[in-house]
This record gives sequence, C-alpha cells and structure tokens, in this order.
Amino acid sequence: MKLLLIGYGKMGQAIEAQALARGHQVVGIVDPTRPDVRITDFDPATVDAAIEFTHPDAAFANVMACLRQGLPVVCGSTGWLHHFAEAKAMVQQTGGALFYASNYSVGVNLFFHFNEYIAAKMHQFGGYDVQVREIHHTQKVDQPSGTAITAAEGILRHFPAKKTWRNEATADTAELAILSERAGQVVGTHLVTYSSEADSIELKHEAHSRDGFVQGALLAAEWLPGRQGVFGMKELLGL
Ligand SMILES: NC(=O)C1=CN([C@@H]2O[C@H](COP(=O)(O)OP(=O)(O)OC[C@H]3O[C@@H](n4cnc5c(N)ncnc54)[C@H](OP(=O)(O)O)[C@@H]3O)[C@@H](O)[C@H]2O)C=CC1
Ligand SMILES: O=C(O)C1=N[C@H](C(=O)O)C[C@H](O)C1
Repeated sequence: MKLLLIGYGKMGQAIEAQALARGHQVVGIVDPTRPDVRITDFDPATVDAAIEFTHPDAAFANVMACLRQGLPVVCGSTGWLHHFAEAKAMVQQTGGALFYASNYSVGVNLFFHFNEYIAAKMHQFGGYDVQVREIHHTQKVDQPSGTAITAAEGILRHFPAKKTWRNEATADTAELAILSERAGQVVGTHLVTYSSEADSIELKHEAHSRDGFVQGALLAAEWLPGRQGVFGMKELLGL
C-alpha cells in the first residue's frame, strides 16, 4: 500500500519502520520538520491511506484536509474529539472514510470490552465505588488520556450511579474520577478500580512498548480503503 504519514514523532517513526517491514511504501511524510510537504500535494491516485498521529491542536485540520483530498484517513491523535461531529459531517459530505481509535492496541480494545462487562456486573451487585487512573510519559500534552476517556465513557454507559467524569479526585459520588499521572517514559498504563469497605477489584492494561498501537494503526490502514463512513476498532476487530 501507498501510505502518507502525518506526524513524524514517536508514533509516526515507529509506524514508518513497521510499514516498510510489512512491504508498504511511505510516499510522503507531513511534519513541521518538512514544511515543503503538504497534505494537498496528495490525492487518491498517489495515496491509499493517510495515517495521522500529531497533536490535539493539529489533528482536526489534518483529518479535514485528508477528507477534502479524498484520502482515507486513520487518525490516532487524542484530545480533539470536541470536533468529531464536524469531521463526521465532512465524511458524509465527501463520501470519504475516517478511522478513529483513542487506542489502537488489540489489548486495550479487549480491556474496553471487559471494562463495559465489569461495569454492568458491578452495577447489578452494588456496594462498590469506581475510579479510572492513567499513567503516561512526561511528553504527553493532553490530559486525561484518550484511552482513559473511552474507558470512563464505557463505565458511564453501564454504571448509572456515575453521571459524568472529572479529571481529578472528587467527593461527589455521582462523578467518576479520572486520575492522571505523568512519569518518565511510561508508554501507557490504564487501571479501572472498584473498591468497597471489604475489597477491591482492578482491571489493568499496561503497554510495554508502542508496538501494539503501531500494529493496530497499520491493520486499520490496510482495512479502510474502499470503505465509506466512520469506523473504529469495534468494527475492525468485531468486538
Ligand atoms: N490512538 C493511539 O493508539 C495512540 C495515540 N497517540 C496519540 O498520538 C498523538 C501523537 O503521539 P506521539 O507520536 O507520541 O507524539 P510526538 O509528539 O512524538 O509526535 C507528534 C509529531 O507530530 C508533529 N506535528 C505537530 N503538528 C503537526 C501538524 N500540524 N502536521 C503534521 N505534524 C505535526 C510534531 O512535530 P513538532 O514536535 O515539531 O510539533 C511531532 O513530530 C498524540 O495525540 C497521542 O496521544 C499516541 C500513541 C497511541
Ligand atoms: O500519548 C500517548 O503516548 C498515548 N496516547 C493515547 C491516549 O491518549 O490514550 C494512547 C496511549 O495511551 C499512548
């Protein structure tokens, strides 16, 4: 496949290495270090799919530019979902394709699945409070992580005692606390903990490297061309 990489930081570089190892071609790299390369230089004749891992402030404009160019786009950037409805509208308008996941690793998507199952069971039995915790490297700019937000939304859907989430400890039992920590080079750790007076139950995902994110993003890029609409890991993995 002919891939366009948008963002050439930790994820962009790891995706390039794995894409080449899988026999794909990287036909362009859009990044502030290469100001002469623009998304508007590419079209469906030259690119099969774009893969976007940049910055919360840049992702929406990049996704919109890809859709205007007719490029299927796989986006992994977090922290821009307040614009997601506009991106969806652009997909409709252009007949294009957008794939989005707050976390591309298969393990985290299993974690999301079990998280919703556990939330429903814990609601059924009662007596427990719940919180979400995420730990990431100190270069991460958004907080809470996109993954923690997805996990929190999954809990809110199945555990009605929690009405909304808040990114700090809270005394309001209707609020689901998401606690964020930044430490060293931690790739990404997420925990959901249910606690009662008697005991605790914990669901934890710990990324040991970025390989899981990279493999998932490439799977999505291989799957997306030829499809029309907005997709995520549930569709890709059949979860
Ligand atoms: N969904 C998932 O599975 C995962 C998501 N992420 C998310 O992906 C994003 C990127 O992560 P990561 O690679 O670690 O971050 P990095 O900071 O290492 O890399 C981001 C790169 O994007 C560049 N960039 C900034 N603005 C633009 C722009 N407008 N157009 C093109 N490139 C741009 C940055 O350049 P410069 O440094 O010069 O600003 C940098 O080279 C984050 O939002 C992160 O949360 C990360 C891992 C997994
Ligand atoms: O910035 C990161 O590094 C990561 N970001 C994603 C997130 O915000 O959830 C996914 C992963 O945890 C790594």
